Amino acid sequence: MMRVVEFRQCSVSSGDFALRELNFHVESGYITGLIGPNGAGKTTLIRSIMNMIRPKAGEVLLFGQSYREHEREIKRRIGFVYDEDFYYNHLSIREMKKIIASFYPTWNDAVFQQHLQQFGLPERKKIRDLSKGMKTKFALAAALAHEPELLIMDEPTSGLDPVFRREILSILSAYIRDGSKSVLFSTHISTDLERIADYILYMGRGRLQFCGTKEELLESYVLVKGPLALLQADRFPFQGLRQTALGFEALLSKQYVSADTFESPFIVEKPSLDDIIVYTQEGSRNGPAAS
Ligand SMILES: Nc1ncnc2c1ncn2[C@@H]1O[C@H](COP(=O)(O)OP(=O)(O)OP(=O)(O)O)[C@@H](O)[C@H]1O
Repeated sequence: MMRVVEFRQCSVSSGDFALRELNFHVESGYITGLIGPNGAGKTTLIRSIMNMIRPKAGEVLLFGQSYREHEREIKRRIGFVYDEDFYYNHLSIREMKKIIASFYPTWNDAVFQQHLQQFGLPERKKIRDLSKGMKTKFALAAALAHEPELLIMDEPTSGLDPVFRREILSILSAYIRDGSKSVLFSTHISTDLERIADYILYMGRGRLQFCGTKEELLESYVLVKGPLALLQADRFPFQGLRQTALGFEALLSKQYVSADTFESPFIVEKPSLDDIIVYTQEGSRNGPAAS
């Protein structure tokens, strides 16, 4: 299996923020979701994948190649959907498209037109008259039109209504279907990832907390609930322990749990991605760090 993105012993910094010892790779042919709380470094990581930030140490490889020798070639194989505005607002979609298309020898105008139609975007419309959702759709249509092997997006679904979001997710799923394309995107909407991601990169506390399949992450913890009086906080390394009206609730690494560890009145549930983010972040404030 090809590694579309690989970080080897990388350190990157942006201002006084630093990510150190980044060692991970993204598999080709899948959707990888990048999650983590505000300020965790998701945008910093994406910018370093795009070579907009150069690593202080280590190596970043795209498609097994280094930006040092193959920048132009690598960039042509990536479709990038920005979170922020980077278009010329006074241009129409058609005019802006011409500029973008000129950068990509593989530009496929039929694909672009097909997405414009599907998204209901009129070519004559000025960029400044597009809503946020329409801008995202235009950016996605442009990114897909040069048929990139890797599509990278920084929070593409933020600020979009559920219908738009669902539509984008189904386009992404269709995009990777033939096994030769890959998608990497950051989001705070973890239900989107529960729906379509195969792999998860989880950033938090200034480092990469997890890189693996979504199932692996979801199955590495359980959510334990029970009466406060029976809480054995000293026996188990609970994370993000909280009291509710009904008792306590906390995340526990599955390695501490077997079939009969918690019997009634305890309840053991599968956590959601949100549970894992919220509880493991709290764990850092209240107690020992995650292993
Ligand atoms: N140019 C810069 N100068 C100073 N600090 C910076 C700079 N760029 C980023 N940072 C800091 O780096 C940290 C990580 O920011 P980053 O945007 O990568 O996080 P994020 O996970 O994308 O956050 P969010 O979910 O809020 O978008 C933040 O604390 C931010 O303030």
